[in-house]
Amino acid sequence: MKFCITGGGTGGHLMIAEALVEAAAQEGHEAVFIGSTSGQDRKYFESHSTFSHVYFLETTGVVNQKGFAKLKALWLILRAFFASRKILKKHNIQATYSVGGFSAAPASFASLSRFIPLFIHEQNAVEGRLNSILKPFSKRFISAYDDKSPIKGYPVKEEFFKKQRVREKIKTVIFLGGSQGAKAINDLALSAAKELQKRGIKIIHQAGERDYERVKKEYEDLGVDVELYAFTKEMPLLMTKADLAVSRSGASTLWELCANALPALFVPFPYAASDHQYYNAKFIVDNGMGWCEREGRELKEKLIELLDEDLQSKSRALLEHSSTDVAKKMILDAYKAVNG
Ligand SMILES: CC(=O)N[C@H]1[C@@H](OP(=O)(O)OP(=O)(O)OC[C@H]2O[C@@H](n3ccc(=O)[nH]c3=O)[C@H](O)[C@@H]2O)O[C@H](CO)[C@@H](O)[C@@H]1O
Repeated sequence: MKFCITGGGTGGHLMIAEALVEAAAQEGHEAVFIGSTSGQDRKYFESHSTFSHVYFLETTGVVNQKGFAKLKALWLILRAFFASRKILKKHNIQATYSVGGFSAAPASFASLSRFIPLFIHEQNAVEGRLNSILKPFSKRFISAYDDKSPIKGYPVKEEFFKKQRVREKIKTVIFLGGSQGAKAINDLALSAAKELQKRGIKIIHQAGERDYERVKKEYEDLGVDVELYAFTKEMPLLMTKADLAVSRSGASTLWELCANALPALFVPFPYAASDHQYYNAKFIVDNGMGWCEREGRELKEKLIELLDEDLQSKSRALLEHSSTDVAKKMILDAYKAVNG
């Protein structure tokens, strides 16, 4: 079968596109990608990917634009809509999977205009603007936060499941700032470092490129040993070594922690669109799988308090909630929906 996978902008969206194309290829299907010249779409798929063809159309976000810029953004989307219609026809596409983000707009609308079934994956607990508009017209709307979603779980790389284990006692804490690093989490780690050292707890810390040198120097000044990274490619291994995480609640990181059964104290990025990082974390808290505290609260006190908490029940709840092969299930489901 021939799929079109569309959407992108940030790594969070593009990682889902990547998981889907790999699952499609494993099941013997072909997929083309339609993304945008803006955002990270090109960086991910232009030079190397499992897609048979990749297209980057000139589009920009519409939501935060005003006046002439908004008109221009709409005009670009309209142009890209017609270009997408041609691409869908040329490749004889039978189903389109949108992973959201503004770059999904042209191919999603083009699919609907050609009566090609549209499938949508939503990454966050708060629906993105485009996803909300398209939801009523979609064949499936997949969301890990929605009980009614026909497929449960989130497409997470296999390594995170392979290395999962139930946590009991805190011997190591990992601090995670998301792909960019987070100053609030770095400051929290530094403020708690001495106390953690006193209790014999090891620290792993991903500080982000921007703040790395400052954080490194402050640990040196404190005389605390730490396994420090700006950015790491060893996330599954590092998560496995840890017994508690302190983390931003971007969707990918949050579900990787879930797959790994590593309980976390989430400190959401306060400026995420519609505060979605808070609602992502709230889902975990409401299901008894972790903790969440807003930036600016007494974060250090909260963390110290957690060091004596029961990890096992949270870790087991995460384990029960995690589900494997989600991308494969999404592709199989789309195949069945189209072919009956
Ligand atoms: C600031 C913001 O709005 N971020 C959004 C963005 O997340 P963004 O893509 O920035 O963050 P995510 O947590 O979703 O993903 C980060 C990814 O980078 C990996 N990683 C990170 C650091 C590192 O050193 N090594 C490494 O491999 C993590 O394992 C994870 O897979 O899109 C997500 C999906 O729509 C949203 O949920 C996030 O809220």
